[in-house]
Amino acid sequence: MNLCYPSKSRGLVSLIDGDSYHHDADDDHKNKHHHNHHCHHHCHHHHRGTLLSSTTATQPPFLVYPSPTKLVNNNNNTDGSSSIYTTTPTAVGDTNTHHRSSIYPAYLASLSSSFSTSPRLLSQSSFPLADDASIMPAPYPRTPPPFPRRRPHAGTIVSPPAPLRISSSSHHPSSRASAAAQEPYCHRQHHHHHHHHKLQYETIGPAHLRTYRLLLPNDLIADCQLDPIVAHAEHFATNRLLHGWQTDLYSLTKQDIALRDIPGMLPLIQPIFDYVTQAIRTLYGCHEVVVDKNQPHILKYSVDSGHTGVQLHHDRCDVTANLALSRSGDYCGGGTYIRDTGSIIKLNYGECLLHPGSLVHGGMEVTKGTRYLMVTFAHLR
Ligand SMILES: O=C(O)CCC(=O)C(=O)O
Ligand SMILES: [Fe+2]
Repeated sequence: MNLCYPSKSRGLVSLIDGDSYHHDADDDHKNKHHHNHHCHHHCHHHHRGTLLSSTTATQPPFLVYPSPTKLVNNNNNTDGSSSIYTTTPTAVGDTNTHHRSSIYPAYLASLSSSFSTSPRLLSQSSFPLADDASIMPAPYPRTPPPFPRRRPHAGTIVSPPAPLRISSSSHHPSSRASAAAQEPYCHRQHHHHHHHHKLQYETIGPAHLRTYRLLLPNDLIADCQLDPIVAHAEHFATNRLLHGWQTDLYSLTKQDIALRDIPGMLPLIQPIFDYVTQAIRTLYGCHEVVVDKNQPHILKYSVDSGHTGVQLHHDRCDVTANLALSRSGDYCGGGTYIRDTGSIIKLNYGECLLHPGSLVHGGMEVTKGTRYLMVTFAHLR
């Protein structure tokens, strides 16, 4: 298999090294404790008794926050568990700092938080899976499916900020994105009819890699329904961000915007996000999906910007969902290379790649045009 970036690749260890980054640990602690304490109670209050309408009692159809006691900085856990990170935020104290938009101060306060992963994710058990290349409904798992072991990390990558619930029923509380980022969404998630659909997906590579191409139902993607997501993001980057797409939200992918920072975006992404998280619960057999406030985010590669791909790395999350917002005719090259499957996965508009964050992967270089993705780094509970 020819790697995409033979000359750029510096090896996995250097690519996941994030030691250079700085933060104010005290502020982080205060912020996330406040957020999660508040939301923990709020959500329990509103969600109890509402679970059975859309799925089973063991698969609550909403995101939850881990309890505040789990939200400690534990990069060097003594209990054998791993800290969870997503991708690498760029060093805050380095020369890239001035590229950061003034609407992103909340990043700085949230960069260091992390929380423990569930040890049960590392256990192995059997679970029926689709054959390669076949599209079939997902079985609902009775037991947790096997999950690839997370590799030992060489260094700190990422920093998940406080987990977030996104709700379609909530209004964006403020046009000021930094204010919005301080207020977690804790409202009830809609139970919509997609929960009754059977998942349409195919398995990519050997079953144990737990890598899937998920097809979103037509009513979520027909009539160019994903295009306004890109249009809103482009408008926001052009008119609201000092340095446009050069956000450096994540150091490797570089041109990313947290979708919740974009006014008017939540109603557009909520049904899609709900569907994807439900699919993750089903395919990976977890009860809850937890995401931080930068999820989902939009990622842009373009020849014009010079940011055309991303080198081999892994994401410090349990599952990465990578949804194509572009049509395959919009660009040349591109696709996600996953080392262990030996394949480059090129998604069609509205298809979503799901893979364990631990799998080494990269974004193939776009050689013409522009490629947009909606990426979600998900933690399973
Ligand atoms: O470009 C891709 O397909 C992969 C993106 C990715 O790996 C990431 O956002 O972490
Ligand atoms: Fe990635």
